Amino acid sequence: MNIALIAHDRKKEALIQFVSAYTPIFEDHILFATGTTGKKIIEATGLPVHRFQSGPLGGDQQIGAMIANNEIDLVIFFRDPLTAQPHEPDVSALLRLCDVYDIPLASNMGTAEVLIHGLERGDFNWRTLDE
Ligand SMILES: O=C(CO)COP(=O)(O)O
Repeated sequence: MNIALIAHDRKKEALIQFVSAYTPIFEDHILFATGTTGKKIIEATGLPVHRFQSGPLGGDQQIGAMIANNEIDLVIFFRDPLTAQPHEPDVSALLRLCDVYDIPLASNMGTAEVLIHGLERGDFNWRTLDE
């Protein structure tokens, strides 16, 4: 599966802890991330991560384009609901595309826990059915 990992600044530590805790699961998949999130995940876990631009510089849109091209199977995006983002339209567009294409999306740790166990169990294998 192709997995997108994104976190706003005040959520990055939580995402790093999450990815570190589930490294044995994530290492069986192909990881993509916005710029700074990806850099921090690589530093903390050593996992290979394809990095895009930083979010405010277009990274959310690049991941959105992958979703539109059916190239992302799962999105884990720890958003900061308490801080205004200069690129809020890009954030909304990315979330919208997840809904347009029925891509599983976790926007917080609680949902991410459910999704990661579902991923491990094969719950998302339907994503590969028409390949
Ligand atoms: O802003 C982001 C998502 O909207 C994340 O971008 P960075 O990973 O570059 O901090």
